[in-house]
Amino acid sequence: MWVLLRSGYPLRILLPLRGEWMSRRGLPRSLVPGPPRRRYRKEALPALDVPVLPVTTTEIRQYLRAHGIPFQDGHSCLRAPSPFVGASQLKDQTSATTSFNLFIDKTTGRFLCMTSLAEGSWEDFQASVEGRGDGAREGVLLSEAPEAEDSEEVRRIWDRAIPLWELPEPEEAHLARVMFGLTKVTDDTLRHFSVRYLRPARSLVFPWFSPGSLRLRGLKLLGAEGQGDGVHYVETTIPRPGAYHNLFGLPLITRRDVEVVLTSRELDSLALNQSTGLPTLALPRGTACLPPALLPYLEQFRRIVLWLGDDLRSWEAAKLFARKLNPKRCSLVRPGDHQPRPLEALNRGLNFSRILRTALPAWHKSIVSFRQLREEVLGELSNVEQVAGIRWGRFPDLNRLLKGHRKGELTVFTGPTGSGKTTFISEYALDLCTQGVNTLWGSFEISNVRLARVMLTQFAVGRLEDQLDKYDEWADRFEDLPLYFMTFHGQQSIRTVIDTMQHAVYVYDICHVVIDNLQFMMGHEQLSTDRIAAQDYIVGAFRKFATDNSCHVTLVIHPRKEDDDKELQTASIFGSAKASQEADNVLILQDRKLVTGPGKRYLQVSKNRFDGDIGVFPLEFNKSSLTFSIPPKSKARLKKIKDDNELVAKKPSSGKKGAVPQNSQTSQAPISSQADPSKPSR
Ligand SMILES: Nc1ncnc2c1ncn2[C@@H]1O[C@H](COP(=O)(O)OP(=O)(O)OP(=O)(O)O)[C@@H](O)[C@H]1O
Repeated sequence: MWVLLRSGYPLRILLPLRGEWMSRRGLPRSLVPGPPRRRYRKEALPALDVPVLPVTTTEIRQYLRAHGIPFQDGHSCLRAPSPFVGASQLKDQTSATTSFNLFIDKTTGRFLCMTSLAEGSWEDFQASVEGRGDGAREGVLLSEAPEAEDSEEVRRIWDRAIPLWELPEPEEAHLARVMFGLTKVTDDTLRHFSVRYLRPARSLVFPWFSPGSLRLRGLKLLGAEGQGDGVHYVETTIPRPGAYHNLFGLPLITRRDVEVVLTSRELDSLALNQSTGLPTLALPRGTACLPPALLPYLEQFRRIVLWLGDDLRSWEAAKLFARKLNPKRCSLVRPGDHQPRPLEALNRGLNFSRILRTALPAWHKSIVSFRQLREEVLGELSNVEQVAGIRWGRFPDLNRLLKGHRKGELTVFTGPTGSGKTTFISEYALDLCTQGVNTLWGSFEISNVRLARVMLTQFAVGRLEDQLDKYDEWADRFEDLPLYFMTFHGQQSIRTVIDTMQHAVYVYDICHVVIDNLQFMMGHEQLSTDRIAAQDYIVGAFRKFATDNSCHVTLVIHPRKEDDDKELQTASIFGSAKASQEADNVLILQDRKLVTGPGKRYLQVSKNRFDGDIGVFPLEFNKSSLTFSIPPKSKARLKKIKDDNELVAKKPSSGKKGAVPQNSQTSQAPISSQADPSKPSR
């Protein structure tokens, strides 16, 4: 287990939940396409008290030079001769493949030897070079085969699946093609990519072959369900998504290929390759993430075109992935009416060469003219819904006010001590995470185990204590969420926290960071002026991080000490006005138990930079599920604040008067008047 902890990043810092808390499945499996990877392992190090500093490319270069190791500068990796290749492997290989076959990630220092498949952290590499530890130079390679039950299942499914053209009933074959939009994809293309069909599950089966050996390593099943007029696709992978790292199409890439088109779906790769003959690869988890472990496999390409899909999310993902791949070699196909995803382009008979020719270079100069921005602005104007961000499933009132959760914003959240801030923010973040928002938690006050317990209870919407037999079922589903935790506890320096966040963005494509709470980065300054200056600095650092990384940061800040019977307002946030000025959104958990009895809370949106709508809505706490989502029958209503002295009650669907008492404080808050949005939230 320690290998996972050490190799990802300095121990204690980043820890996927599955590693820390529920390792029912044991060691994580291979992280890259190809044969089972081996982790370079030596004696486990004791936990470090001081986190190791992240390494920079300059330091890696200096180290290699100092130790006389030749290297080549690649796009996202440095390439060096591998110390992990045994004499026999050297003999078997040509010199071209064995020299410089060690790929060192320029951002993290992690290495992968393409010949022996040894991999490890930058510290592992240094230990090996310096001959430290238990015979480190020879390298003990830990072979990591897929779990036996997975291998068996993969084999069983694969053997039962048949090529589409071998289906006995022509009608069934036709229906399958229609369901998957494959009417124009030829048998030759399906054969070329070894795609099969599993009749009992009515699913396409995409294989994951190890490059070279063509050993079956895993599978992706794609099912199609009719939904109204459209079709809803359901993906299942073996192994589970966190360990499924198949760059679909990799065995078809040759050493001579210098260009590739990356797609987010296997079906798109089929369409693209058929129409253009170009090498193409599909990302294992679509637009959700680009794991750095895949980067060595993309090093050979001088040009990469990212054609990920037809919505704003795909466009944002393409821009983020290009940063990792090195924007200088990347071009992006911008979604648009005449540039849908490749499968649709094939079905509509569009000109692929034209679309690829007009792909935009990802490399941006520091200064741009409106001419370069006009298409982007048009994209935003014609996709208003998508620009508003991801909508909460559990908090429709929050959607009505904030419209959604957007990348690159800073949300400041406050509320009285013990009012349920952590509990609420946990559900608010979980809601987004279940919709595919890759989330990193920094819980400095309560332990990750306790936090995860709260979250799991909210996820299951009920007490798990009473249904322990269901624990594994829920835990398995929870484990598949893109959720990560920093392992910090207590006071931390802001530098270390930001470095960790930066690392997480690179490695896990994090787009939402929750920090609970800011007071844990303030050090031990005694004087109130020092504390305020420290807080301003920290808020500024988070603001910059959110903008630079296109990542949403939700920051919990304690309020100033105020009278218990007074409600909080924006100015009640601890420190100077900097926090509320820098924030895009300010949320306040109002605790009005004195008025309404225990358990009653209100959420107030007191700043909304996106469109200015502010207001307050009730939250009903459910003690068994630890959730705040409003029960459907609640009569309480959202109140929009129209102007400084007035609360505008939004009509509930029942048409009855709401139960929210007049909020004396909200009327004092500095608020702007906004029209009521006519659009209902989903
Ligand atoms: N509306 C509520 N009514 C009653 N109990 C609640 C409510 N909300 C949360 N709780 C419970 O109160 C306790 C404290 O909640 P939580 O830790 O979320 O508060 P907090 O505001 O984050 O605290 P702190 O100010 O210490 O950071 C938890 O046990 C939680 O289950």
